Amino acid sequence: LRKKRSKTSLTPPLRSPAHEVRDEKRLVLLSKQNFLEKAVIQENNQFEDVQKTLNRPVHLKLGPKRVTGSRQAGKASRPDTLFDASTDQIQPVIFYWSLGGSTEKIAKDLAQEFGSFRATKQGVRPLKPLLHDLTQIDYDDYFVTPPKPSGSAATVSKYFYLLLLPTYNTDTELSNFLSHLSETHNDFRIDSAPLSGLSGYSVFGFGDREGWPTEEEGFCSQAREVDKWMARLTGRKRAFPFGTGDVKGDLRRQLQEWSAGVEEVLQDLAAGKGLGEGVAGSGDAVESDEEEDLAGDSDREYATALTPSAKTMRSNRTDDVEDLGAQALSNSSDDPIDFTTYKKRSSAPTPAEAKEMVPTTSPTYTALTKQGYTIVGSHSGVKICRWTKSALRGRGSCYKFSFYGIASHLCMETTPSLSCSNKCVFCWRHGTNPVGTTWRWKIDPPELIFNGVKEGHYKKIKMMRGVPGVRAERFQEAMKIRHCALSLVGEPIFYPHINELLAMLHREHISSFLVCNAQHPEQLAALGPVTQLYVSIDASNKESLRKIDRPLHRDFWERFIRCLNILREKRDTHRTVFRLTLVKGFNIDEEAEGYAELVERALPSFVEIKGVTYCGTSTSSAAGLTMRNVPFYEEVTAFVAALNSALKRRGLEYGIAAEHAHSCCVLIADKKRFLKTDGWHTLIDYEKFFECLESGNPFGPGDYVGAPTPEWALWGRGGFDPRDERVDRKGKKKEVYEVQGSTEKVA
Ligand SMILES: Cc1cc2nc3c(=O)[nH]c(=O)nc-3n(C[C@H](O)[C@H](O)[C@H](O)COP(=O)(O)O)c2cc1C
Ligand code: SF4
Repeated sequence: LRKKRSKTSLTPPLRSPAHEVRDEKRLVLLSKQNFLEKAVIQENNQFEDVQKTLNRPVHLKLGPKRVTGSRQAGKASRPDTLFDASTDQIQPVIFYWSLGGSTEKIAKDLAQEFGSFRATKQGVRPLKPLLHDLTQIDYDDYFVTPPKPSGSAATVSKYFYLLLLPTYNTDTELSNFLSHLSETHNDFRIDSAPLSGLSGYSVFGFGDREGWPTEEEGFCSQAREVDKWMARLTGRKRAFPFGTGDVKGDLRRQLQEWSAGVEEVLQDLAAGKGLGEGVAGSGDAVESDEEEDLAGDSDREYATALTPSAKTMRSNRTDDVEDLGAQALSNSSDDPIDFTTYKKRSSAPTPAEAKEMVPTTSPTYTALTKQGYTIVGSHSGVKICRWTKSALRGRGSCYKFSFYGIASHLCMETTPSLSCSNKCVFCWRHGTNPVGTTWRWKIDPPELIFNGVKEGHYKKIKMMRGVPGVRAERFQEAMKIRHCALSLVGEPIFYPHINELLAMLHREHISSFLVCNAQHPEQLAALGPVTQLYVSIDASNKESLRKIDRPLHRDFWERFIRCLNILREKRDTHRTVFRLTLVKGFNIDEEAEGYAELVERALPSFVEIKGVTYCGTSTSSAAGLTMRNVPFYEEVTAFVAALNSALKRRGLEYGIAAEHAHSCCVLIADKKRFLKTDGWHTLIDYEKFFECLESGNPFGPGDYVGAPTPEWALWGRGGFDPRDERVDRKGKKKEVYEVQGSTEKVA
């Protein structure tokens, strides 16, 4: 039956579906027998084929055939785009469109520039780019399916699209191009991601901020649209963030940064490194604020993911006496337990005996990595906070930008100790993090931690490059860490080599904000230089502190007071901060006087007051914490006013300096040091800090006071940087998630 045969008239001609129906009706009218006979006469050896044809089901419905269909979500095919660096090559294709000619010139220059790619270490480089004017090509050749990979059997070229586009708010060819992209995506006959065979794409838009100052007013709007359609058509292959340039402003610099980033990606692809993991949802068809939830709110992921894993952990983890004790503590009683009193050790453990704090096989490790932490070594962690992601997308930095000039996309949040000696009711991580009163684990060297956390941080930043809205220039800037928040989870001061770790950060001119829980006076006393030193002040009296922090140390109050005394001793060498986290029903009512007394004792440079964030974990619920314990911003400001008056009554020269209403946070500052004739100076001069440090001479907080606090951050002005875009989260309780990245007691 398989032998060569001639074509028979039984093969229906390729015509429209309507014709097909008519043919079938005609066939029915023929006698099956007659037809078979004819066929047998025509070609005997096709007997079986013919019979099959005749027996196939026939549509009896009269009238034209209706073709119906709908796209099935998530069914976009993913052609094999595996890249074998030993045989395959990357072929960049630059598409441009230009009316006035400026984009055309830039596209040609870029093609020249990319023509001389540097070879990678392995000696591979992308091919010389092809250049196409969108008006000169047939869209179907490039934007319905990618061109077939060219080259011989031995080498295959994989395409990478670069699109350089201006925007015109009038009807132009560009509008047709946009319609083409949208129609291709919405045509159910075509796979919704027909360009997923590309190795990647990136778009750069040219616009004029003089006429169209903001995104909302149309700055680069058409290029932005193209970027979104390409994300859908390629099935999340945005290889580098969408870039924009203002033709009457910073065009050169922006373009240069974008092309440098694109070149790097092309080199990576050519070397077979691929586009990296990417964040779930990056470049996804869901191009709306929902996407922020997909890509952005790690803190919420954390809160929701916590419950089951915490449960698993509790049921599984029976090897740790202190944890068992802590469970008893959190389950039944509020009484603090000092495990050191019965956990007898004849001698200090030798390194060989010491366990790993978070072994890779432990449920804690699984729970933390699931929540987005990168565990470094055996006791350190790094994670990018929601504000870092927000700043990358131009949606605002955390309050530390308003108060101290820290841009969140330049900030790394990490901890060298995932373990802590408290079980604070509002801590949204416990249930997963280990607890202990003494360091009894294997100690990782500071170099390992330093290199590991940087690597983990950069990897996470790189994962953001395909996320819609990420600004190219911020993405580039983020590839150099400038600040480090030693907080995240656990107690950083617990790590025995904390001073060495701090020195490593400073050597690379990374500033340090270290947060401790006022339970480790010896370590606090021995602490070396830090750009800003925080102590969490979660209550103003012993009883309240016991209830809220649920400390493991029996002598927690004495430790707390000793830490405050040490802080006072350090006030001339360190820029010190009290961190107050207000929990309604726990530590606000009637406590302003008590806090004022603590301020008088330690005389910190600043007092930061924040409303707690409710994270909805089982542990916080067990501690009796509900949404009702989250104060409204008005309640926070009322407390701040009360505390300010209490400080005044004591003759202490403090004043309310700044606020970040977005994160429910207010800053009280020492007037003598930070209020100058031209107003508040709460910002930090980071370069000056490093100069002081490197001089080897003693220095104090007065030596690196920065520029005046920006107008918009001052008390009464709200504190949101007007250059950033405020995002409205429709229908969601505004403060709950928005403050999470920075509300944590230790951030
Ligand atoms: C009629 C007209 C409409 C424009 N509309 C927009 C606009 O909506 N948004 C924008 O960002 N730029 C707009 N621009 C600025 C152009 O995008 C910008 O000048 C671009 O560089 C022109 O590129 P070309 O010379 O390659 O055509 C407009 C310019 C003109 C002349
Ligand atoms: S919330 Fe903390 S980690 Fe995040 S940007 Fe602000 S300071 Fe850095």
